[in-house]
Amino acid sequence: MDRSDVAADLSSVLLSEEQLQTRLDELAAQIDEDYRGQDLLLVGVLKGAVMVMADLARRLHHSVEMDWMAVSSYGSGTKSSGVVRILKDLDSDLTGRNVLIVEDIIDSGLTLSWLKSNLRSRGPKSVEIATMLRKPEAAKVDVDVRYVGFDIATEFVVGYGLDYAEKYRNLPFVATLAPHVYGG
Ligand SMILES: O=P(O)(O)OC[C@H]1O[C@H](OP(=O)(O)OP(=O)(O)O)[C@H](O)[C@@H]1O
Ligand code: HPA
Ligand SMILES: [Mg+2]
Repeated sequence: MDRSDVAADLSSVLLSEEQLQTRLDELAAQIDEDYRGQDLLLVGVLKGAVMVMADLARRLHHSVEMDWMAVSSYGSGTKSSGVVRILKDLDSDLTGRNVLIVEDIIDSGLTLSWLKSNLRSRGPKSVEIATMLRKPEAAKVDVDVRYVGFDIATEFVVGYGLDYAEKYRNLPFVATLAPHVYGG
């Protein structure tokens, strides 16, 4: 697939590369300030958070550690059923650590709600969340999120780590898909 094929699959660009990167500068500055002089462990949620983790982490002046988890909604069909399985667990012991979960998107909130309480049970000093995108009107549960890049409308988006059938994660911007991609 070359780039022109991808362009034909997209409906519109919701957030440009520049908008995303500018917002990350602001979030990184805030995180540096909030955790000044403190230990910080970034936990990225595979696979969607790869882009935001890489871009956010390299903007921090803080000395951080980075670890990764892979989780999946249990069962087939609808995702984010709220029943989550750990596919890859952390390598780190969280006891006494300041943990910042890094995510690409909070949609229903079920994944992060589960993950936050799972990590909290491991004896950390603190657990907070940073997400690039959030869909406030799609929330099925309230999740306390400390750092949000952008609140967006309830529509399916791709790019900057977000996929549709595993594609489009590598786009440097966030876009909506053309109806023909869904088979429409
Ligand atoms: O708020 P929710 O409704 O729970 O949805 C958000 C989660 O869904 C996506 O991950 P997905 O499980 O699709 O895996 P991926 O990161 O590998 O794409 C996204 O990256 C979040 O982790
Ligand atoms: O809008 C979305 N796009 C891609 N993956 C997602 N996972 C939850 N919401 C989304
Ligand atoms: Mg994910």
